[in-house]
Amino acid sequence: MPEIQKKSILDVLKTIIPTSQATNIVDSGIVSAVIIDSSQVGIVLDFGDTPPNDAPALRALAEEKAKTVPGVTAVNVVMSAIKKAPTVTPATKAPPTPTQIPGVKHVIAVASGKGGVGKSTTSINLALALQKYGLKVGLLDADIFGPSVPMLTGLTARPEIKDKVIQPLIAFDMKVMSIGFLIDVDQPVVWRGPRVMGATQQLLKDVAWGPLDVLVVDMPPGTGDVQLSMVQQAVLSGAIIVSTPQDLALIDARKGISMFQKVGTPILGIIENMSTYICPNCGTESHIFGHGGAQEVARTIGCPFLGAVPLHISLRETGDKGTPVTVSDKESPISQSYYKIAEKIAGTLGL
Ligand SMILES: Nc1ncnc2c1ncn2[C@@H]1O[C@H](COP(=O)(O)OP(=O)(O)OP(=O)(O)O)[C@@H](O)[C@H]1O
Repeated sequence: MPEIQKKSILDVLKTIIPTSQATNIVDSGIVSAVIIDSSQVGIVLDFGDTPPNDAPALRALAEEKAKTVPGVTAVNVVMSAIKKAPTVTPATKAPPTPTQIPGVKHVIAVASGKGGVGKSTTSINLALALQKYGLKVGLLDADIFGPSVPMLTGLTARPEIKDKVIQPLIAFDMKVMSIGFLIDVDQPVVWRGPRVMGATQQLLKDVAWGPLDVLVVDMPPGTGDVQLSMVQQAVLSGAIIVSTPQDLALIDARKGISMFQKVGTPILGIIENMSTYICPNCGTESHIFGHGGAQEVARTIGCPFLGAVPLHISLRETGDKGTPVTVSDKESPISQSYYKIAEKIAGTLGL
């Protein structure tokens, strides 16, 4: 089998030019990493703070092109995007007073400093893993700038409103709510200030959530005012930080942790996502994005390390199809890694 050269991969990727740009995805810096492991190729596309509309098409094209290089047997393309939330001008100077959500015992926020690290994938699988232990769980997609839960659940229906209360949709026997069920997901959300606050408040407080043991909140990426005000609206039992092993993501993860610490929210722990690459063909493990960085951050700041989730194509495929891995392949090692993390969280919450 011919040895695959990084240059050969970059050459085919150079033929891809986004519709919004004159430069190809390599020269414009969108291709932020190419990792070759024997005949497997991993590609990271970083779209910066404004992912173009054709980002998913570019990912598919990158996968297609890389597969044409002789010797390549599998390609995994991961998109990473830092979606900077707009700066918020608070409606009032005083921060909102956190309140309990009626009928909900625990609210936990799943956050990341950097976008695209797998926060939504982690949120849904974690919620489903908690449900496996017999808990009543809900999932709130609070990422109002890029809601993922409609795709991750395959749901497109509009929620009903009864007596001015929004009825959550049901996916996999779990209550789910997302701004994506209320607006057209293809249209970018350009809300500012008070409107953002209003939307997040509505998703937390005007939805018939109860009775629930745990409400898992998939937070918007980043550590700006929007995120801060969100965590100030509801009483949180704790926050979980998701990070990939790369240094850049870990630096942002630290920012996320300090944001929660600032408002006194306990850090339930850190999860390292895309930790070990498991070859879909032979099952061989390799650490293409590094390994153990999140564990080290957890050790240095003295918070629990909850576990690692491997980089595996099935996580992306099942997510894209609306059948998360903890539903479609309950006994797989990847699902097991979520169950172990869920067990630790349930233990910490005393459930
Ligand atoms: N462990 C993994 N292995 C392979 N692919 C993964 C893994 N985790 C997430 N992905 C894929 O990476 C992409 C980004 O994941 P996801 O949408 O969960 O991230 P996010 O942090 O919520 O992103 P955003 O900042 O856009 O909200 C998705 O295509 C997802 O399927």
